[in-house]
Amino acid sequence: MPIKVQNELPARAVLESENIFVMDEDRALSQDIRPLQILILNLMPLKEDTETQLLRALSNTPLQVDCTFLMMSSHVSTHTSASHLNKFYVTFDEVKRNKFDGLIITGAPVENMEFEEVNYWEELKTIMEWSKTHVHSTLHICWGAQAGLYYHYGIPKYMRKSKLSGIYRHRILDRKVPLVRSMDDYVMAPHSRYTEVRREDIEKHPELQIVAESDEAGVFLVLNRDGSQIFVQGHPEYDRMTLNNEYHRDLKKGLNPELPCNYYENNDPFSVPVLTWRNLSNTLYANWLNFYVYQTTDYILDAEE
Ligand SMILES: CC(=O)SCCNC(=O)CCNC(=O)[C@H](O)C(C)(C)COP(=O)(O)OP(=O)(O)OC[C@H]1O[C@@H](n2cnc3c(N)ncnc32)[C@H](O)[C@@H]1OP(=O)(O)O
Ligand SMILES: N[C@@H](CCO)C(=O)O
Repeated sequence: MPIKVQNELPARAVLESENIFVMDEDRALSQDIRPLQILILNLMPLKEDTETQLLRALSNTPLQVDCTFLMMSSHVSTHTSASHLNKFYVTFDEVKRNKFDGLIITGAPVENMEFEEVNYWEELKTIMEWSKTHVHSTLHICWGAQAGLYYHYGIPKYMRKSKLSGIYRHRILDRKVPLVRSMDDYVMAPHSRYTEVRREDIEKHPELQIVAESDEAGVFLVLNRDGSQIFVQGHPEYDRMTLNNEYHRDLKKGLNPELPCNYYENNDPFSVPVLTWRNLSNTLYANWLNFYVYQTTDYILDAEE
């Protein structure tokens, strides 16, 4: 959150040069405050787990965040009950005339298909197009990030030789960018995927900037120049046990999965995994909400007639 200080206080210049967010008196006096409207397009099959994970990540600021869950009307969920969806979710038709401060598009276990084979691809394209005029900043997670980079920029995804699974170390490439403000030089984050997007394809788009990457896991955080689109290749929101559940699920299926990297103490898959990424997750979501949503969104969100 911003620190408010007198305009002439010498510490202000020092903090600003360190990229700490300082708000001057004039801005503090004129800033209007209201709850943020965040729409969450939940494409994950275990929707209730993802709801908890995302709400946890969004709850770590003093801001009021009003969350609406969105589902696809072109897809019938088999792992989440219709009664849950009917009670807690809306369809795009119900919200398309509204504007939102933020939109989150989650991951989905459809990365081994072509985008066009995903049964809700046309509806997702409509939502991604709509987001350009109705959402102040959209944060895309994992497959959602691959889908967004493909739809908006034509950037392809590639199959990896083997599944990437574990907690990987990433370098922050430009600490002046508000998305990574106050993070350490290296941050740990979970990945769990068979596919990747590549630096060389992203670099063909000068409007995109990579702000964190990893030797093993590749590109991690990408955003466009005005911060209206943020792409997170990984799952900072995952719980302590999520990778464990995926690993044991695949083991039971006879898929012979590799142990998630840097995850279990002494690589013992029956130990309780060590949580090493919660701090990164909290900082990432707090930075998104603060710098890309709250500080820059309009006070009045006009709905269409
Ligand atoms: C790259 C990333 O974004 S990673 C994020 C994905 N991670 C996860 O989903 C982790 C949790 N998921 C899981 O553990 C497993 O997917 C399970 C246990 C829920 C289901 O596994 P299975 O029964 O083997 O897979 P199944 O064939 O039923 O498909 C699972 C999901 O894939 C998606 N899916 C599969 N085929 C399609 C398709 N043609 N079009 C759209 N979605 C599809 C659906 O979301 C489906 O779940 P849903 O019907 O409840 O929405
Ligand atoms: N995170 C996913 C990868 C599949 O897209 C899983 O292991 O379920």
